[in-house]
Amino acid sequence: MSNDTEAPLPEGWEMRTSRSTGMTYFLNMYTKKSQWERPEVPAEPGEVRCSHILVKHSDSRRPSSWREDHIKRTKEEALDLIKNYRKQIVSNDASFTDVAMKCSDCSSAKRGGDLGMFGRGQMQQAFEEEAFKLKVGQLSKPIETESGFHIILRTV
Ligand SMILES: O=C(N[C@H](Cc1nc2ccccc2[nH]1)C(=O)O)c1cc2ccccc2s1
Repeated sequence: MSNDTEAPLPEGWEMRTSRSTGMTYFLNMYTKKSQWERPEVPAEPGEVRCSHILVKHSDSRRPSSWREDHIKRTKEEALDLIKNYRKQIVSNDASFTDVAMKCSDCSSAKRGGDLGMFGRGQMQQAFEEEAFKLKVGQLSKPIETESGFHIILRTV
């Protein structure tokens, strides 16, 4: 049992004292919601900012992009490509931004893959799940949505 006043709180929470009762409560600094129970896990941010690289394939929801009017590559080829892009980035042979600008099949390619800030409910489910799991600065493994295969970089 951790002592309420000593152990550090998980990220995103602050301890407060109720003006009316003097009781300790805990404030989620992102959602501004409070609770009596001491939080055990970091507070989830209301919004995150991510950049991504998307490789579409012939079965993508919209098999077209600024790079290619009619995308014919197979799902397997797309997965292979996104894995190779990830390897280049992780080994520092290429920057995320350069790969996004040259190779991403999303219109965000023009912005180095930046999607801006978004909250839950705005992006396709699988993308959202992965984005909200990432720590700031972390690069995801390849994930699949109806648009194709993505790698996601959380920036904020
Ligand atoms: O949905 C978009 N683009 C689609 C491809 C796509 N599908 C996605 C699914 C999840 C997250 C980003 C995604 N981008 C397209 O160009 O066919 C977006 C483009 C942009 C550009 C700037 C900011 C947000 C967005 S969302």
